[in-house]
Amino acid sequence: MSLQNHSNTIFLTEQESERIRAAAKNRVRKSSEAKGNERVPREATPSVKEATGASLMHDMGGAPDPDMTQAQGGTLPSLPIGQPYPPCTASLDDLIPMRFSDLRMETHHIGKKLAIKRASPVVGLAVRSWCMVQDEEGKETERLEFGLHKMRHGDEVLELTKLFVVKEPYFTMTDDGEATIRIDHPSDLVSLTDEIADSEFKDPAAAEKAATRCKNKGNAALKDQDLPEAYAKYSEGLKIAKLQSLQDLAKDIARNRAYISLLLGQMDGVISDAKSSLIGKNEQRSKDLDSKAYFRAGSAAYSLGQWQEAKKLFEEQQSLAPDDKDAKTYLKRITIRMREQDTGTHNFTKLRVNLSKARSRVDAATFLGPTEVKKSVDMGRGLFAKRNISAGELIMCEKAFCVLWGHDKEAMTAMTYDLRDDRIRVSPVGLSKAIVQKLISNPAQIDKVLDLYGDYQGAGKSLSTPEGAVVDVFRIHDIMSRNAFGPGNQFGEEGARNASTGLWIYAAYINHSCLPNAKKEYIGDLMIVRATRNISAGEEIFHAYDGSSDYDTRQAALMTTWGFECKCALCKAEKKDSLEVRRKREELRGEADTFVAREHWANAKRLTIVKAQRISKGIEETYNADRYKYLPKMAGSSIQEWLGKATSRR
Ligand SMILES: C[S@@+](CC[C@H](N)C(=O)[O-])C[C@H]1O[C@@H](n2cnc3c(N)ncnc32)[C@H](O)[C@@H]1O
Repeated sequence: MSLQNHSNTIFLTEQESERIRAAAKNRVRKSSEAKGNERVPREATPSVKEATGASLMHDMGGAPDPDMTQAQGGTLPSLPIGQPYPPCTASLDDLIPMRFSDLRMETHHIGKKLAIKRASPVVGLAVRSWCMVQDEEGKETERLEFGLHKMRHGDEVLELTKLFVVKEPYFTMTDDGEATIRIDHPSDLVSLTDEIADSEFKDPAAAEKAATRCKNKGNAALKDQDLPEAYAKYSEGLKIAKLQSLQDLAKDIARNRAYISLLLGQMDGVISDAKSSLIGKNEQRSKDLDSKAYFRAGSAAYSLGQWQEAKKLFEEQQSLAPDDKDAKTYLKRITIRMREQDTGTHNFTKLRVNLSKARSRVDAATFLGPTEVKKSVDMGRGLFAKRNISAGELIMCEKAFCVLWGHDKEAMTAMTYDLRDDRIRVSPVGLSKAIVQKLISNPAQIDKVLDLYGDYQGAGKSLSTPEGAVVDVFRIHDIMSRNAFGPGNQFGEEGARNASTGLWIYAAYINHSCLPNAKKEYIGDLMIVRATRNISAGEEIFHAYDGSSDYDTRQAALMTTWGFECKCALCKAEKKDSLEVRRKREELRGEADTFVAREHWANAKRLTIVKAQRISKGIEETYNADRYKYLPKMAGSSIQEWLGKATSRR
């Protein structure tokens, strides 16, 4: 991804880069040497004590995080990547139980499951958490590490004091050579409900009691603002109520769970729960409850940008509660959103004025404009104009699927070392984590994201199990790397370690050109793409991923971040320039930029103008007249502009 704010550059010293590379390669070598070895049993007491001590130290801020690296620009985590493995796609029931003693080093135990319970506090580091876990009887102890991501409801997975099952456990090593069970995909860790005995599922009267108990516990958890717990309790209750066809109770619980899902941002779940809670009777109580359900479902559809669906749901709500002012307001907003979606007639000025750090996500619709995604020559897919577009015209605008501002606490930049191409990159891993979280919460969105380009293809399709949606975190990381953009430092606070980043799914199909015909700008989380010159019907739309005027800097950025060598006309011409010419041009460009920053054109004396003309001429001479006949001479643009203003004033 490219960040807008280039002053946020982070550098690692050569030594630090080497240390990161060596640690990752060493771990890979040691773990592959140990592949297949039997697990060495751990002593429970010292292991648990060690984890408890580490957790205490960490909470007091006294323990160094082994993943942190010192970079020029700040301290930030480093993270090895590039050894992807697929998430488990088998259902829990189809997996065969295994014991701790069956674990083999550097092995994915395909087709197996391991029941665990947490035996120590969690040490929550920047890019991973770890703790000690035991088998159900507490006889065996092992280390368990959870990488970067969280569970379905956004809770720190290991903080829960429940029983878990690890699906197809991966037993490997830490950088220090310590054995550990490692979980990367959130769906590979399933939390078990341990409260309900089998008999309670089978006997109708007992089931009703158990489901009501769960509902009450859910209500109590909601009162305490413990949303994940409330969700879990309602889910348990709902499962029992449905199994025993306790319809009224199931509807009650589903309605309550829809509310929790709304608060948790699980919009798909809100709509399905709210719809399944509908009673549909003509009495007032039924109408009141159904109007509540329609309102919840309508709000969720609105936040997903499903305007037609939202309209339908709020109209149903209005037929049951015609005086509800909030629903009327929603319906008015939906009318505006639908118009924006169809015509692109957004009030950008108003959106900009209403923007603030607290309201950084704008209330606006995505407008796809006169564009379509088609196959592009040598660049995969690209975005194309369906009709002629005039210079300055709005091509499209899109609300971010997911955005993290520098001020969001989840914003996190890490140095990733990719074992596949031996490159160290600055990567907004916080965004990858947020995308995974959003997809787990809203599985209907998974396919759209998986359609985007990424190096690692995984299973190549979306996956799910009876326990819920499956999101391959390695795939999302690679998709994020090749498709995310930086909306710039709109609200301050952005620094090297917390760059603002986001994913705009439709705009992600736009390819790069150093001679673009479109440019992007942002209002909050709305990306706006405008034509910078006339574009003909059928022409591909391009924007510049990297705007560096220096050929080498630009090519290096495009290769490191986006994985391609640009072969546009400008790059082809510049590639033919000798290194000496390119260096001379850069030197003069630097001189021009310093000159422009120092001398204001409005006060320019004749001698100053002569100096500017001399620099401009020097730059001009570095360009071969034939090769650059129809190409912009980018290095001279700032001094040319300065000269234009200064001479027109005289
Ligand atoms: C944001 S995606 C653009 C859409 C992508 N072409 C697709 O098929 O989904 C970025 C990726 O597109 C490809 N790409 C974009 N511009 C390119 C260019 N000028 N030359 C070669 N590949 C390009 C690269 O693989 C890059 O990592």
